[in-house]
Amino acid sequence: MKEIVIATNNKGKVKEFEQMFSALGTRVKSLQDFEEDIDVEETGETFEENALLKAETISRKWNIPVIADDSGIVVDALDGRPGVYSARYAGEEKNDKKNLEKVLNELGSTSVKDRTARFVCVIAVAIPGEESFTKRGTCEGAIALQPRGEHGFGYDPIFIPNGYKRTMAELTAEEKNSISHRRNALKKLEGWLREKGE
Ligand SMILES: O=P(O)(O)OP(=O)(O)OP(=O)(O)OC[C@H]1O[C@@H](n2cnc3c(O)ncnc32)[C@H](O)[C@@H]1O
Ligand SMILES: [Mg+2]
Repeated sequence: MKEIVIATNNKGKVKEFEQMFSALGTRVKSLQDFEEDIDVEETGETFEENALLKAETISRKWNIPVIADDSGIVVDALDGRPGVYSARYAGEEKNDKKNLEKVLNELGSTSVKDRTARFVCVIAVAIPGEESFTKRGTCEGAIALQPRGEHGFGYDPIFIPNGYKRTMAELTAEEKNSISHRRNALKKLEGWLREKGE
C-alpha cells in the first residue's frame, strides 16, 4: 500500500507510524494533513470501540480506507485507570505532563513491585464496503517513581518496559518502535497490509 490515512490528531503517534510504515514503503497521512479540523468524540468504553469510532467516522466521511489508533496506559494498582481515559485523565485540555503527574500522585509511595502497568494500543481498520476489524498490541512494564527522559510522548517518561532500567522516554525511537504496544498491534496487521499492497 502506497499511502494510508490514520485518523489521529496526535503528532507523537503520527511520527511513530511514519517511522514504522516507512520500512514497508507506505506513506502516512493524518487528520492534520487535511484542511478541516476534525475531532471524533470518543464515547466508547473500550479501546476497540473508540478505535472503530475514529476509523469508521473518517472512512465514511471521505469514502476511503482509514486506520485509527486508540491507546492508553493501564495501571494495576489503580484498578486499570487511566485506561481508555488516558488522554483526558487530568482534564479535557489533554495535557501530557498533568496526566502523568496525576498517575504518580495517585500511586504515591506504592512500592516498585506493585507498580505494574501496560501500554495498550488497538488499531482499527475501516474500508468502504468491508467489515471493519481491530488488532490489539500491549507492552508490559512498571510505573517509575519519577518522570525521566525526553523522547516519545504522553506517559513515556513514567513507563519502564519489562527488561529495561530506562523509561520509554529514555529509549531511542528505534528501541521504542521495536517493543511498543503500537509495534505489537501493527505486527498483527502485516499480513493484511501485504495483501493490500499487491
Ligand atoms: O485520538 P487521537 O486523535 O488519535 O489522539 P489522542 O492523543 O487523543 O489519543 P487517544 O485517544 O488514543 O489517547 C491516548 C492516550 O494515551 C497516551 N499514549 C498513547 N500511546 C502512547 C505511547 O506510545 N507513549 C506514551 N503515551 C501514550 C497518549 O498520550 C494519550 O494520553
Ligand atoms: Mg483521542
